[in-house]
Amino acid sequence: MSTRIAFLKGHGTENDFVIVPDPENVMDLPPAAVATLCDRRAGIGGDGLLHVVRSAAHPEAKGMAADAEWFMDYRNGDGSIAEMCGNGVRVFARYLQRAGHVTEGDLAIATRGGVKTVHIAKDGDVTVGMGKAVLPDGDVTVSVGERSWPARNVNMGNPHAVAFVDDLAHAGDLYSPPPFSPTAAYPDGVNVEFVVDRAPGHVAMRVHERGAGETRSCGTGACAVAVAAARRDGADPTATGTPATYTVDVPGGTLVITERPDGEIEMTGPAVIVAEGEIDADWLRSATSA
Ligand SMILES: N[C@@H](CCC[C@H](N)C(=O)O)C(=O)O
Repeated sequence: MSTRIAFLKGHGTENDFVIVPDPENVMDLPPAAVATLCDRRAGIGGDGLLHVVRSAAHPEAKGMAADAEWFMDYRNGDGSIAEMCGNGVRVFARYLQRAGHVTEGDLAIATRGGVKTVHIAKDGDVTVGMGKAVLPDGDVTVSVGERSWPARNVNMGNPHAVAFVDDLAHAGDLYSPPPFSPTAAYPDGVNVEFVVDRAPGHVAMRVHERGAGETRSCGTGACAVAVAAARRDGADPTATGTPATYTVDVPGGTLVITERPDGEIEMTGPAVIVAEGEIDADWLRSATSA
C-alpha cells in the first residue's frame, strides 16, 4: 500500500489552489512535483499550490515564527516560487479555520512578502492586510499583437504592470506572456493586468500571471490595479488622508480594495475550500520522474 498525501482544493474568486498541509515541512516538493499537481489534466489542477507549513519548521520563515505560527510557502502552477499571493493567503486562512487551527477573527500568516494580517469575518469573507504598494519610477509598455499600452509599474511584494485599455478583449487569448519593455523593469518577469472602467471607483480586469498564465483572479493584481486607478484618478490617500476604495471585477468574481491614509492596502473577498482527498505518493513520484 503506497503512502498517501493529504490535499485540499480551494479558490478565491476562482484563483484556484492545491493545498498541501505539511506542518513539520517533511515533504519534498520540487518544482516538477508542484507543476504535476497543478496540471489540470494529468494532476489535480490549480493556478498555484499552497504548502502549509509551521513557520518554525521552514528555513525561510523561522524568523517570522514569533509573529505568525503558519507560513504560506506559495508556488506558482509551473513550480516557480513567488513572493506573495493575495488570493492564496485568504484561501490559506480558510484552510486553517477549517482544519481547526484558528477560529473566526484576526490571525497572522507568514509569507515571503512578510507577515500578513488576515481577518475571517462571520459572513464568510476574508480580508487581508496586503501592506503598502511600491510604485517604481519609469515608463513601462506592454503589448499584445499590434497593440501596445503604457503601463503602471506597481510592486505588491511581487511585480505588476497595469495597463488601462478600451476593451478587455484587446488583451487577446493571453496564451503567452504579454511582451513588455524595458525588459530591465522586470528582471524576474511580471504579472500583467488589463483594466477597463465600469463606473467611478469600479473597474474590471483580466490578468496574465507569471508562472500560471491567464487566471480568473489575482489578489495582488487587483490591489495593483486599485492603486494604479487611484493615482490615475488623482487619489493618493497618503497625501490627502482620505481612503480610496475600488471594486475590482475579475472573471471569477469581485474583490474590494481599500488603500488607507497610512498607505496600507486591504483586500476583501470570498475564500472557499471545495474538496479534500489523498494523493498517491507513488503516482506523484513516478509522474515527476517521468
Ligand atoms: N494569484 C496570486 C499571485 C500569485 C503569484 C504571481 N503569479 C507571481 O508570480 O507573482 C494573487 O492572488 O496575488
